[in-house]
Amino acid sequence: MKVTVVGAGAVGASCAEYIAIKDFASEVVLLDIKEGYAEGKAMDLMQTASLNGFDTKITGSTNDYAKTANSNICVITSGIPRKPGMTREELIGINAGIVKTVSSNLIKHSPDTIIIVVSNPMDTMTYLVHKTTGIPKNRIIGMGGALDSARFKYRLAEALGAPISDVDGMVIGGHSDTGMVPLTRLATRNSVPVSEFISKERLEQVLQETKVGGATLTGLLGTSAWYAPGAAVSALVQAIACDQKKIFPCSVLVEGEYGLNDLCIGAPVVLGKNGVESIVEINLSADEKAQMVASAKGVSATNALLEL
Ligand SMILES: NC(=O)C1=CN([C@@H]2O[C@H](COP(=O)(O)OP(=O)(O)OC[C@H]3O[C@@H](n4cnc5c(N)ncnc54)[C@H](O)[C@@H]3O)[C@@H](O)[C@H]2O)C=CC1
Ligand SMILES: O=C([O-])CC(=O)C(=O)O
Repeated sequence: MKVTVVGAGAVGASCAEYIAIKDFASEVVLLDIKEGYAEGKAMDLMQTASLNGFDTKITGSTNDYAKTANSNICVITSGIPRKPGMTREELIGINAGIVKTVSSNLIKHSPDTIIIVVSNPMDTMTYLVHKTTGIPKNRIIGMGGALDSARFKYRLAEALGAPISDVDGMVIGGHSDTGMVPLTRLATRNSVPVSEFISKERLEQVLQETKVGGATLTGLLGTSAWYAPGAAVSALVQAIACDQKKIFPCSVLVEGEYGLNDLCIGAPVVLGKNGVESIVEINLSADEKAQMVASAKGVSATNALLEL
């Protein structure tokens, strides 16, 4: 199993590190445009192998896509992150050009690859990859919901005073400060609805904290987060590489699912060796449906800014 990660910055390196530590891939290629940067990160990570006990071989490449040839999975993290006070959507101007060039180069050397898009605004960047590469929709996956759901579980556990492993919950919809749809109605503590433990008001607070999870960290760090994003990407890569058939909310092309068309947006999907094995349509309440429609409107408005 060969995995390429484009962008050896904060998220790309964290993602490569988690993939290596989980030790399911034979090879990870890190690629960056900055001279020597990916090679340096790869060497540093390889020097953790004997300490962390993995055999995954990590190599670096300065923009030489020949080194990525025949990758089974390619992750795109190249592009600029936001600064405090910015929205993810404001990154479109620079990141669209980067994602378009990178995805085209990847496909040239790995025509059968599955692409995981991370660069922001992620739903729109995922749509851009659809529009410009023409590869089948099951092989293009945007990472956002897996991260947002991890943050949701963190906030739920905090509110419940419970261990995170006791909590389950999912966030669908667009990966934006206003577009996320945390499914509080379906969240549970050890299969008991969380509403049995905490008030409606506290649950509403959890929902709001979840939606601005990325912005909160950006405010604290001065740039956006990388540990949880890297871990979320590695979980998707592992589900595909190991054909786990696990459900994750991912940004996928919807063609009628949830009553939506012609955009990529977060929905629960089964991930396996073919990438998106299926989109899972859960029964949403009228309010959740309305939130999905509003979220889709926001994503489509950003998509309209693309020069396709
Ligand atoms: N979807 C999600 O949940 C998340 C998305 N992000 C997004 O991921 C992206 C990366 O974030 P960070 O790693 O923090 O940024 P970073 O600045 O640390 O790393 C980005 C890397 O991309 C490289 N790069 C730029 N243009 C390139 C090109 N044409 N080819 C190859 N490499 C290129 C840069 O040299 C840099 O090393 C941002 O757009 C950020 O908003 C970050 C966290 C979560
Ligand atoms: O907040 C950002 O800009 C980066 C990101 O998507 C996240 O951490 O959720």
